Amino acid sequence: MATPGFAPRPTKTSYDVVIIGGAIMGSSTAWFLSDNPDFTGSVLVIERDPSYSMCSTAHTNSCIRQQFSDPLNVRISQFTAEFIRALPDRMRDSRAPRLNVQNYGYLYLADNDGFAEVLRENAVIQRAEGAETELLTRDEIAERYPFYQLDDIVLGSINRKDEGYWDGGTLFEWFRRSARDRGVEYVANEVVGLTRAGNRITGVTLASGETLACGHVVNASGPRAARTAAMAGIPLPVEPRKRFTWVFTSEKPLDRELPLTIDPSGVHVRQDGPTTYLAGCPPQDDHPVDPTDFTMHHNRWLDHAWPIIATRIPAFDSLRIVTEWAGHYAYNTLDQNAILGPHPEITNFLFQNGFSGHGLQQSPAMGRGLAEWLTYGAYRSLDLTRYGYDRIAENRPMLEKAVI
Ligand SMILES: NCCCC(=O)O
Repeated sequence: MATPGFAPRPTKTSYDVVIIGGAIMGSSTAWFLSDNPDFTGSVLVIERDPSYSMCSTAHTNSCIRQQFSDPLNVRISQFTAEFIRALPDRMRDSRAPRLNVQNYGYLYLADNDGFAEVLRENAVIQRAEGAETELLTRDEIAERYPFYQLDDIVLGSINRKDEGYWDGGTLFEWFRRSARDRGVEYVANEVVGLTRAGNRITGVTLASGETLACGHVVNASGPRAARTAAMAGIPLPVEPRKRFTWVFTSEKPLDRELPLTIDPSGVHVRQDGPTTYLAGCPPQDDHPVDPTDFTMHHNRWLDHAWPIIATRIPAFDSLRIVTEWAGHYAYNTLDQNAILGPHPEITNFLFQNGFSGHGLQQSPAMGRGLAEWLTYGAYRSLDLTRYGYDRIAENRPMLEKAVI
């Protein structure tokens, strides 16, 4: 399916919906709007970086899990798994591939009774939603995965149903291509100003000089979301936070698939290819960074991540880095959960922000939800009201205990 590049300028001066940010979140909302026969409006997506080299979507670890502490987050990931399996039907296009989850599971390791209790509580919540979470003693982990060193571990938690790796990049391609095929307009431009008249956003000003009239504006600006919100005079506690990823091969590949293992240190490592593995962790000082700063901290691998991984999995004492990168979380400093839906007063300004590292796996449900709200003025499939901005304004966290 060949699609042309993005034009720099929009074809019209007024749109029903203007989406600021054309990575996976903005593209999901655009696609679900384009897929709904009840929505008959015009949609413009404005993407400042059509190469997508700087967006969070391009730096993802592309994982999906049901091991969350909030039942709504569990249900959202379940929808993603259903959606990607049925992608050709959903896209109504036989060229779209079925995307299965590579179900090696996430294995959370607890090295103290407090965290073990959190895992037990989370397992109850997840199972109530249909997840197949299993709690494993140290001996049970050792029996299934003899390659771990587990002296300090008191409990593990794993789920192998719709949990592991999935191909988020392909879903992104299809959201974008299919939305464009159905008439959504994408432009390579940047929003530099929003005009507010009372409790409405009335204009969107582009770097190229035009000001467009708009019915609704969706902030899907990823790690730059606070800058976009500030143009409307809205404070938003979302900041770019760096996250490192390393892909490596081992001299001694494991004899079975490695789950996405969350070490108690916070370092995670998983199977990537047949004999390659992927690890990740935050910087030593986890603070906001400039959205153009993608520099690696090489000592973080040598002095931190690798020693931890090689202690947990002794076979990884001899390995070779294949590639590495730094990406950005759109980090919600209040509660590391999504901020979604209309601003309580400026109701034509919608948030799709703050996903804090689990956005890719939430993109289908979040796009569907916003498209429903834009079409009907309410969520229909899954009530996403709890992600609303009210809790931000009231400083009332929606705590998700399982953030990686
Ligand atoms: N960003 C890597 C972790 C993905 C997750 O939160 O499941």
